Amino acid sequence: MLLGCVGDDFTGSSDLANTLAKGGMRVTQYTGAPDGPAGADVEAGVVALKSRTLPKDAAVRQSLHALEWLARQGCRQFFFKYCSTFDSTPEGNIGPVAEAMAAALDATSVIVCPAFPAAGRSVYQGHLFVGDALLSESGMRDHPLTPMTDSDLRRWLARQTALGVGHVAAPVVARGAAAILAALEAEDAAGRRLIVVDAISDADLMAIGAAASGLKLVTGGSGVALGLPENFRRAGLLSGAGAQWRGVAGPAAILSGSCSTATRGQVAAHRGPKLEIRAEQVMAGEMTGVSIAEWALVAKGGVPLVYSSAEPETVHAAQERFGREEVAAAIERVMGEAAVGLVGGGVRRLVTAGGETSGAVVEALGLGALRIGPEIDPGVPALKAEGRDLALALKSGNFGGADFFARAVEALGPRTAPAGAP
Ligand SMILES: Nc1ncnc2c1ncn2[C@@H]1O[C@H](COP(=O)(O)OP(=O)(O)OP(=O)(O)O)[C@@H](O)[C@H]1O
Ligand SMILES: O=C(O)[C@@H](O)C(=O)CO
Repeated sequence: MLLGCVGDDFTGSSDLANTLAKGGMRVTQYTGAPDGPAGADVEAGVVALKSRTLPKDAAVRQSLHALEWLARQGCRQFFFKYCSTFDSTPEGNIGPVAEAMAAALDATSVIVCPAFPAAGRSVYQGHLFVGDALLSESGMRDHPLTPMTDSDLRRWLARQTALGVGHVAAPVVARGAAAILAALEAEDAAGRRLIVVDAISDADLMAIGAAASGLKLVTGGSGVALGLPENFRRAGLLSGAGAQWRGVAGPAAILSGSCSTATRGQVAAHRGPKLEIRAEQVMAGEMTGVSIAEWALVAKGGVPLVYSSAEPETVHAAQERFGREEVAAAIERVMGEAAVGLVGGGVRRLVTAGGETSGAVVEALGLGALRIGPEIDPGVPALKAEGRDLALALKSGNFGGADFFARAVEALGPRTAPAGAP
């Protein structure tokens, strides 16, 4: 393994895995650090954690455990993947985890770059934009768990870490890899180890990737990984053999616990049977994983969609009444149980929306390694669970076009196996 990645959620991990696979690396995504060694053909390993909203000590502990496993697989470089909208609270977990990983690796000049222009996220003057809006004026200000109320990444990160926070500005990035590396080293030498780097285009990200070729640790969204496969290719380290991927035939279902703007649009656009699960019903035990799976397994007229996705006012009201963590955990548990019921009932193609939701589902299903397949929409690949007859798409909250669900279901495989198929 050449590149070892730790992702702070499951959809984000598959977003990164997708970028690396498109860059020509053989990539596997793991649910937490495995007990045994990785397959010999894996060139990039992404250990997916559900650590984005954990208490920071637990997030650091899990991330270091994953890092140790990746180091044992022989990785030469390491990547900490967080959200392109920098999802975190003033306490963490991006700063504390980046700081701990840098210390463990003795890494200097640590890039901090959530930019993902293909999904509308850019970093300019140290500020994060979503489309043409500042992060704090985008839908992210209403996120159920990590409301983002400050767009200045330097200021937000400085609240989370004792390390100095630096900045490499757009004009330097435009001058290319050598200028970027020199600026990173100058920032580190001045005591600013975590360095926010501006990026507004894929060309910027490619240059930053080239500058990072000798750095031990890179942190960011999937965008800043765009240029990394090329470094390994140039060094003659990639096999060049694309990974084999095959979908799975069988019934499909969709579970959506994301309340992000894009997901709510996709829920509205879905043509097929829909079941809304409301927070009060879950908290009262009236809606359970079993009852949801029973509904979906007999639903007629298309692919069933189960969703708790709701408008910010509805989410706030539920949080006031039941507590933010409590209601989130209860909905995630029900989604996980529903997934177990659905797969037990024959579902073979499963689409989930939301990082926390996807983590709950993948953990409840006990899935180990996921093979990366073709891209469905920017940042969302088709996945196949190794050793299981199950294909998945784990969609980040704000990713995907309005008709994402229909196209995802199709990308995972056919409703029935073609005649003569094994
Ligand atoms: N109706 C609701 N009321 C309160 N909380 C909800 C409701 N529906 C979902 N949630 C919780 O909100 C959280 C949504 O986070 P999740 O990571 O799944 O989606 P997201 O943040 O949109 O996706 P991503 O992290 O990929 O951007 C989950 O913990 C979920 O359980
Ligand atoms: O970077 C992103 O936006 C996504 O991969 C993600 O992490 C959302 O959970």
